Amino acid sequence: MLPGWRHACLKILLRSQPVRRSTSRQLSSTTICLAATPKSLRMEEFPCEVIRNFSIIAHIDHGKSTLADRLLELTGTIETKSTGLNQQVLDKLKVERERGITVKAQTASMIYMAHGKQHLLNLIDTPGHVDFAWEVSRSMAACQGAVLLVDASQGVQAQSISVFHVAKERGLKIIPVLSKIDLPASQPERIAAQLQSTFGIDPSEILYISAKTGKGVEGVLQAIVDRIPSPSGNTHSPLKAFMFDSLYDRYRGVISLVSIQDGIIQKGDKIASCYTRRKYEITEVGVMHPEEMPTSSLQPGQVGYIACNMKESSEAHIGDTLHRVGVPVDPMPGFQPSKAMVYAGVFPVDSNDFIKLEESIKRAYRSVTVQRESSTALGQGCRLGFLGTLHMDVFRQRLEDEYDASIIITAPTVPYKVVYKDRTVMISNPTEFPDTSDTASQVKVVQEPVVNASIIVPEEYLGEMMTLCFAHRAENLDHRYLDSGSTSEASARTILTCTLPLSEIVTDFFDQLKSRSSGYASFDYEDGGYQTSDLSKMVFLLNGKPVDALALIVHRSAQQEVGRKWVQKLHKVIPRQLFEVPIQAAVGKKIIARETLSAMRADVTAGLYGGHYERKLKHLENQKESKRKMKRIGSVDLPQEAFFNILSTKGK
Ligand SMILES: Nc1nc2c(ncn2[C@@H]2O[C@H](COP(=O)(O)OP(=O)(O)OP(=O)(O)O)[C@@H](O)[C@H]2O)c(=O)[nH]1
Repeated sequence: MLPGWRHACLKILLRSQPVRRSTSRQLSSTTICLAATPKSLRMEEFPCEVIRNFSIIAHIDHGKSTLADRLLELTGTIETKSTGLNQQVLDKLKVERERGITVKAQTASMIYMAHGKQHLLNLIDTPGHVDFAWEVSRSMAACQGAVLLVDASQGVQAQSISVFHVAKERGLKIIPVLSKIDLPASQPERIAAQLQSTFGIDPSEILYISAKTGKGVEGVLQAIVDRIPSPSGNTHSPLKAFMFDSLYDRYRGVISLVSIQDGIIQKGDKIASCYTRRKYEITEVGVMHPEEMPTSSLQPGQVGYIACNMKESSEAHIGDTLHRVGVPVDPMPGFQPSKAMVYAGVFPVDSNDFIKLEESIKRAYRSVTVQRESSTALGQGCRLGFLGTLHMDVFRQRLEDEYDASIIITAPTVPYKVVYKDRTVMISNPTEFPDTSDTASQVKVVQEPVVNASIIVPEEYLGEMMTLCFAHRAENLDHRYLDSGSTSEASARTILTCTLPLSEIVTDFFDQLKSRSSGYASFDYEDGGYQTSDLSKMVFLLNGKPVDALALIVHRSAQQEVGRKWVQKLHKVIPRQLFEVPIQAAVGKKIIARETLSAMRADVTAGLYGGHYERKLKHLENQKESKRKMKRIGSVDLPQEAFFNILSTKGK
């Protein structure tokens, strides 16, 4: 569940931004001037006609957060000096700042004077990474328009296309904006032509800006007011509020972000959830400015927060509709809950830390799904579900930053569907995967999740990308040209589409994509459902005994390679024992690969000085015999560091 990002991020909230009290600037446009930002807002002064709810959508790093900061500054919502250039107010999480990516969408309301009227502009910032596509689509549900930002030096990228389509499907008015025009490498005309050929955008609608220098940014505010339709809603209709996000506050419980469709909501109101049917009393309403600013009410078309006595994040269902108690309304078309796509086990290095680890994961990281897991090798741990690999990496980094005990996160796996004669079982832990070669197992087929992937890359890397995709079991490969690459410096760019098993992209696919395209490729994917696949469980045997924590699910075509690679890896990390240890990879009863760890040989004749040769021989014979016995009964001592080396995703 996603609300957790917010929950923990409250701890790391940026310092509160002083509100600019009176700002008035002379702008080049005669019809527009900036409004003073008041101490508090009288929400009834903002009927639907003066409200604009919008998102900024773009490929990762194309400058959304920087533009958002400039908009907040220009409208006097935050002070220019206090943020400084390039400091991103809406990227609140520490990891977001460190990695320069937006993980959690944030909302901010701005006041802007246009055509002689104060307008209320509600910006909903969206994450740019493919893992968080669900958040993008959810944020858009509260908007009537979107600013489609495309970097004028890089052009249309994979996520520019996917977010454009989500916005189009939702019927949002799109304002095309080319950013970073200050960069010497920018090619605004060429990229404008690309927008026209890729999206059918009229070039006369495109705005050209530099969020860094501020050039053209006022034009974006003006276009938001002029082009995005205002929301609709009726003050006198029964209350209908759409919950599009939630965050957790240690003192007040769950804070829900809502867009008011109809009616008015204020402190003291008794509301109910269409989804859970639970009832609550509103204790506070307000707008994000960008910090919470209490208001007396929220009116139709407005976007803001409500605090009620909601205790647990699990009570807040994104996509839920809230209504007044006793006055039910038809719920808005809801959302599918976010789906975990990647699973991994998390174990404390010191098994005494388990309870502490589990508690801190459950309390602070609600965006991951958590189940208990125990392993004979690693002890008690948790099996966690993530939205994708970036989500998993961000989680790992946060857990390491905020939780001081050492942990190990195992290699990621995806959820498989095992179809038996009479039932279907979802499996996200390889140890639970049945032996498909055993006819008694009654397994009919195994299915794995696949994604519809698209890669945008300059023409010269197309061959390399195709090789990469084929090596990852791609099917339905196709490509077409995005533009003609008319200028001498820029080659034509192509879009490559294919179906890929999700399991193939959760490991090192991104890294390879970047390195094999010298960083030029951009990648995006969407859920492609499930597909029948020839998969089996591979187990590793040490001295004939299986090691549960090392089980893997492998496609038949990769069995030999994976088996060999892993036994070699194990051979390197397992310390030698007093007896010889066979290390084997097996699928069903068949041994796929084998290495032998030779025995450590103690010199049993060392203490014998002189004496008869036969005496030495007898000692050696005795040693051989005791090793044979030891091997029969001996279990291999596998130190935890060996597991760390093998299982750690970093080491993959
Ligand atoms: N030269 C130049 N750099 C810019 C401009 N806008 C943003 N940048 C830089 O581009 C980088 C990415 O900008 P962000 O605003 O973080 O991009 P984003 O789209 O919010 O990225 P995500 O949050 O990861 O999706 C930063 O280093 C910015 O300083 C611009 O107009 N000109």
